[in-house]
Amino acid sequence: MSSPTSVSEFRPLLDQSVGYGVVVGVGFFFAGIMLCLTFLQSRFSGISPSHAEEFSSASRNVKPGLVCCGIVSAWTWSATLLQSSTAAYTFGISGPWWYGVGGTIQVAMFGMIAAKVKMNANGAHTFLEIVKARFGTLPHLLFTFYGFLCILIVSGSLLLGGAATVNALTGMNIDAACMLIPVGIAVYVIFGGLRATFICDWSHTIILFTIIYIFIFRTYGTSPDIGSIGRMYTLLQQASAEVPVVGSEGGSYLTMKSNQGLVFGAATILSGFSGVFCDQGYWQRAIASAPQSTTKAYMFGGLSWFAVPWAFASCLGLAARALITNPKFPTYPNPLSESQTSAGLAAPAAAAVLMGKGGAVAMLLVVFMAVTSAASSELIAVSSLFSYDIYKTYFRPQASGREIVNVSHAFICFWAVWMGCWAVILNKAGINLGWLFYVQGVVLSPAVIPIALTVIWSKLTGIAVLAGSISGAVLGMLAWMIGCWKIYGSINITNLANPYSAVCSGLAGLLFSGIITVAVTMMNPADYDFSGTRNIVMLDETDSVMSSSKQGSRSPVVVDAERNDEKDVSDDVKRTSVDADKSVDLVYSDKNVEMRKAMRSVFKRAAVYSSILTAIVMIIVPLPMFFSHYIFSEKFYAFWVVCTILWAFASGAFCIVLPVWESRKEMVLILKSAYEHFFERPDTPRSA
Ligand SMILES: NC(N)=O
Repeated sequence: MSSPTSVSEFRPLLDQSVGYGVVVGVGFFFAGIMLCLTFLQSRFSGISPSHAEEFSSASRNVKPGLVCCGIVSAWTWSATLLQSSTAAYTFGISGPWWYGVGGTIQVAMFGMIAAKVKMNANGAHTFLEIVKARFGTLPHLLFTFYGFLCILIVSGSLLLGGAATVNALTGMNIDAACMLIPVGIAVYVIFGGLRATFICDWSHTIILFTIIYIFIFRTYGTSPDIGSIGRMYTLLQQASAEVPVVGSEGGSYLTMKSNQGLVFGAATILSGFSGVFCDQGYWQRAIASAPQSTTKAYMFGGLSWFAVPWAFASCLGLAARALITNPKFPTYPNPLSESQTSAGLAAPAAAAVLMGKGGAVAMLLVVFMAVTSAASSELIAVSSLFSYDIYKTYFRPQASGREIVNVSHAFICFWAVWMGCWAVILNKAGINLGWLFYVQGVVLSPAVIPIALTVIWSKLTGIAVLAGSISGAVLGMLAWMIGCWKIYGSINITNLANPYSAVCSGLAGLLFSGIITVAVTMMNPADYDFSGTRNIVMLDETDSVMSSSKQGSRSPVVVDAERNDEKDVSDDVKRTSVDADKSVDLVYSDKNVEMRKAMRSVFKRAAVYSSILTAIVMIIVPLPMFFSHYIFSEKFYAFWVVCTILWAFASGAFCIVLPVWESRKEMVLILKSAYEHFFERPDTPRSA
């Protein structure tokens, strides 16, 4: 790796006003669109986010295409674009691959959890409710801590990545960007609830993939600075000769035999497990899905998301490395400094060289979209944790659905301000995107296995969950400090977030927590039948959109259109009482038992598919290339790039087209009702 002696400032290509325009203007533009859509939906479909179930769970009937799109969008953080490009810039083609692996397999595996959630806790709003129902207060408090910690880390990482990019490209003040970015997001999340974040995810995904395609075409097609796959290959060979990669075969950027790449892969996989399993956002999407399609959505979501870091960083991250000696490079004649690299500025630098101001604007937009959709998911997630797991659980057990929605709104406002302040604090402390990326796996991995087993394993005990998580955390911390000291010579802020330190800790935390949880359980196993978790009640059944008693007041057109979906959900759990503070008798219909049987086979399918996917992307493709020390020939590099492009096109088409196709009836009906309402005179006879 290069060790530059002199550092140049990253020259902003755009005016500060563009930065403010994007952060405030685009933020509020999207907020406005979401408000209109939410109004149309509430007015003409009867689905209103003022109902607690709709606000936090989208009435549990979201279709797989939209859930898949939501997963891609929520899992596309600023780090997905920036950190993956940093990896490509630093150690070559293995970086984007390992970044993709480190996010895809967890999402696919979460499909198993999603099936179990539908089977064993279909009334839950948060994963913490499941923990509370099964193990009581102490484990609930412990995982509440982990749940908030995860969202805190993700919020900081999103804003730091976004703000650093806006600052580099426009010169906008980083603190101002940190504080302003969440404002517009909070507005539409408050008004639209979880369903608005799904709709927003879809529109953001269109922009995300469109901009990825633009960068791909420019880089490999029309750019005078690169313009073809062959030219990129030549530039990367030159870069390998001038600034060889430490630990790579022949110092090359064009090989999977990269020790740094492999360790980065391990750190990313660990970080990815904690980022998915401890984040309420993913549980919330599992809860929001229609039961039969939840696992499908996670499988397709994982596969589609893989294209984002792989294609984007293979293009822009490597382009940044290829273009370092180009006079248009923003830090020319120097490469990016270590702190600029760690802040994720490789991709913005490449965009600036390849497309000038247009590239800078495109980069700004794509990062802003990533931050917005992921942050909206985090806001709705954190508000659910607060309202259901703190407010309702410990302060107001009899809180009504309306009250829960109000508390959620207030907490979203609070968190939007707090996440801005938190990012400013981190920035002032010298902590950046790269640091948070590595430390995420360190602090959260001890919770991953105990949380996953809570919905899967009937023998698990509360004491095992506590023992596993706490001792895993202690051993993980010890491994972090010892590993950092032994490998890097001293313990300091920088060394603690170096990849080897992060892997020592993340691996120790994950494995020890798992081993101890299983061992303690086996000493005195439980035989839990999940009746407690199945009895978790939905709120506001009386005014829920799923309540059959209320359907008469809803727009008949959408009730018709949704009838098929509601079959899955409303037959699922029928309650004899709606009062949340009383015990609730559940009447399990035959259909319910059948549904659980079906979900059992869905779980098994998810286990098989995710294992096959993991074997392919983690072992079968990369490891033979690693162990054979293969350096890509020009032909093989061209094949590799074409694969990234095809995968990106397939994912984009899937995420953009499928949600529209599967909701076509509802959209036509809402538009028809809106047309009749606004443009037909009151005495005009309504069509049947
Ligand atoms: N979402 C991630 N890991 O980029």
